[in-house]
Amino acid sequence: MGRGLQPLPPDAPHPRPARCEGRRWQGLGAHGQPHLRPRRGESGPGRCRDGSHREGTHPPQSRSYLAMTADSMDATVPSRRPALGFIGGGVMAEALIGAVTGGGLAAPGTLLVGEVDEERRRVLREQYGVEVTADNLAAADAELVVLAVKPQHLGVVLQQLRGQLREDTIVVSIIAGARLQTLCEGLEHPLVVRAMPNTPARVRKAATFWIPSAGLSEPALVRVRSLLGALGTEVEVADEAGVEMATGLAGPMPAFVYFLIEAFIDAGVALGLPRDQATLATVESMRGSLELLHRSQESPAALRKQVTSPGGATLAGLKVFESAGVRDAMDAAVRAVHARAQELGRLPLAPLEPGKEG
Ligand SMILES: NC(=O)C1=CN([C@@H]2O[C@H](COP(=O)(O)OP(=O)(O)OC[C@H]3O[C@@H](n4cnc5c(N)ncnc54)[C@H](OP(=O)(O)O)[C@@H]3O)[C@@H](O)[C@H]2O)C=CC1
Ligand SMILES: O=C(O)[C@@H]1CCC=N1
Repeated sequence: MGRGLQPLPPDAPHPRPARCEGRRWQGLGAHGQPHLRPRRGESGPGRCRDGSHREGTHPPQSRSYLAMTADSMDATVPSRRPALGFIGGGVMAEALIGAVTGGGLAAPGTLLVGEVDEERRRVLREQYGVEVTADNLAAADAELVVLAVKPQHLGVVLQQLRGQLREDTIVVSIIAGARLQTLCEGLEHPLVVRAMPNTPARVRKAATFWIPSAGLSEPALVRVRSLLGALGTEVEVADEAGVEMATGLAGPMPAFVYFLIEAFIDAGVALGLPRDQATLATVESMRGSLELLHRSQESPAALRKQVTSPGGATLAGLKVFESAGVRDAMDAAVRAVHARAQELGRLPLAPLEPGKEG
């Protein structure tokens, strides 16, 4: 069996999971099997695509897939190839590492994190027990490699990794704005996924939108779904614009929500509530409202109307939002994130001078 992974029993019944639910880890690949680096060009590489033809449906978990997973995990020959590598060990990498290792889905020792900052390497090693390195090429030797540097550092990383990846390595980029074509061409590698998760991955409640390049085989897609499903809910979209739109909405949503929470707490304090009570009133009411929305079949608008008695108190507050143009401001904020992410995706890929990151 693989190193610390939890394969499904080969003959267990497997109801097809709902399309967007988090999935049980299915393993990242052939852990434990000896790996010889295939010569480039030995098997036909896929091609980068502009992202238009793959339908966003999950294939049924067929018997043949399960057999493939079980076979690959039953191998007993130890290997030093990491199952999962990270290029960049910051906020998002940490969220992914926590999600993957925290649920016991992958042994920390199967992860290798490439990170420039020595202090970050120390923190990740001590808190998660993962292997760390300053050598990105070592981390990029993993079966599945997550690119988790800021967009401003993508150029350096592409320079380092170009033409260096094993032929079967799957690359998952979570870098805002970085297009599949840029990644495939920059890495000279066809097996690339573009994904946009968010920080609730830390508690396995992320909403991740993703799209693969055309080069990925079905078994490779299964591995990607397993990884992204371990973060929370994952949605494979039909074209790359879907990931870009999700970058405007889902990516920043935690920041938008915390901004609202901060403002409502301050409003409660301004009314005269002690800060702890204002915090509780805001956070527990938000949590309860989301839970109600989640469990009921009713729309947000219907649930809002149930609170808003005609001529009552809530209406007075909502009128303030409408007259202040809050809806328009939210629309503009989402558009601004979307536009900025695309701008980041057009940054020159050469290393930038310090202070010129914009
Ligand atoms: N934060 C979020 O909510 C989300 C972020 N993203 C995307 O995820 C990516 C990472 O974001 P985030 O985790 O917030 O950023 P962080 O800055 O926290 O993490 C990036 C890490 O990579 C390190 N790093 C920089 N250059 C290199 C290099 N050449 N090799 C290895 N490591 C390097 C950085 O070190 P140093 O700090 O010393 O530069 C830093 O520790 C971004 O592209 C972002 O667009 C996607 C979804 C949500
Ligand atoms: O602010 C950023 O650039 C990233 C993208 C989505 C969330 N954070």
